[in-house]
Amino acid sequence: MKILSDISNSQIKEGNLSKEDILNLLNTKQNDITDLMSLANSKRENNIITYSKNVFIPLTEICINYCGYCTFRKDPTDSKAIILKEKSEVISQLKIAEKQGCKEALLTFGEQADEEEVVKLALNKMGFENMTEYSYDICEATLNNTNLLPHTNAGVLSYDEMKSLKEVNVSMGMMLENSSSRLRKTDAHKNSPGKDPKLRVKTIADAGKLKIPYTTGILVGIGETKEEIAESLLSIKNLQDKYGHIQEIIIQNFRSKPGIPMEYYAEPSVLDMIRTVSVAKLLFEDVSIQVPPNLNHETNQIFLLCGADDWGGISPVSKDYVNPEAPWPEIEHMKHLTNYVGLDLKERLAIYDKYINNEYLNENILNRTIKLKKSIS
Ligand SMILES: O=c1nc2n(C[C@H](O)[C@H](O)[C@H](O)CO)c3cc(O)ccc3cc-2c(=O)[nH]1
Ligand SMILES: C[C@H]1O[C@@H](n2cnc3c(N)ncnc32)[C@H](O)[C@@H]1O
Ligand code: MET
Ligand code: SF4
Repeated sequence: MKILSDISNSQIKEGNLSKEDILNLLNTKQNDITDLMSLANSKRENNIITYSKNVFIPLTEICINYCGYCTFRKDPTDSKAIILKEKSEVISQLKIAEKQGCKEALLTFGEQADEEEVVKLALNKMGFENMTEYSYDICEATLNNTNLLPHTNAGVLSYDEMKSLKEVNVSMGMMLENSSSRLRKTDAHKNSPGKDPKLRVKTIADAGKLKIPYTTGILVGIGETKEEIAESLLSIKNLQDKYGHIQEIIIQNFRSKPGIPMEYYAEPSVLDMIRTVSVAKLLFEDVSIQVPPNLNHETNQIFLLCGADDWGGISPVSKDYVNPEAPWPEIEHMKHLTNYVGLDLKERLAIYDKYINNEYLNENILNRTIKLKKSIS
């Protein structure tokens, strides 16, 4: 194949691809696609596909952004909105999750929710100044009351906020979504100041400086060009080369939902997803490539054939609040799908093995993580 053979083996081995190389690969056509897939798949280090057994805790559904693809965010006037989930409720959900074998408490919520009066009041009533103080308290309570390990995905945070949350999280994350500031003028991000790529790159870089094991990724199909996908992957690569804290990259496909501003946007085709997953695998060394199984019910297995090696969080006890219409497959079913392509399914923690050390974790969390790790291996 012409395009692939132009790229040398050592370039692929080192993930040393230029923007032009990536763009060519993202435009791969016809039979060359199977070559691209095989090449990406041949970079697989082993036959293991991982997942994390988690419980999804949306601390608040209030958010200052209005992303054109989002149904998670609720208006403060919505009587069904979670303004602030109470600590006692969180703990009881965590205990149920623990009984079901969950090891990760995934705290995902709206950005800068404390700028909204109702949230601010609810926080003050409980004795907290802001969402970060409350998140800290919830993570600490998670560690004190269960053996679950917190992973917070709260969008853009400051250096000091992350410095504080690092004490009580094994890992954190935030999708870059895309590095293009052009999207700030489009349906996807025109009402979302928090989706300014500069702020997001800074958040990911700060996490790197703080040595926080980190999850990021791109949202495919939000009106971006292939060139912007190439630039986004390179911008994550840049951060990884500098700090080395990125444990996994999520290649997430946009799913259309009734009522969102982007309802009539086309979802990415399976071929575009295949090309993007393949390129991500070729570009990165020792970083997991995650494709969420609940967003690709019919097409999951194909991503295992082009280098994906992680299914992400799968929950036996909670829904995916971001994509509530997309139930997670049963873990048994995921095992079957994985085995069927000749690979093995294995549970992992919210922190990948190479970060389980005192460079990334304080002594308390490190000891607990090591203990929990023993229980799954
Ligand atoms: O169920 C979900 N889990 C999401 N997760 C959870 C993720 O799959 C796991 O928590 C991590 O793999 C850590 O184990 C995210 C975590 C991040 O740090 C950043 C973004 C996401 C996005 C989602 C998501 O859309 N749905
Ligand atoms: C938690 C992450 O979920 C993703 N997200 C938000 N809305 C959608 C959607 N309609 N389809 C797929 N992913 C979505 C964003 O990338 C966000 O950062
Ligand atoms: N609001 C955050 C973000 O978009 C967390 C995930 S979406 C609920 O990054
Ligand atoms: S995707 Fe996250 S930042 Fe965007 S509106 Fe939804 S909750 Fe807010």
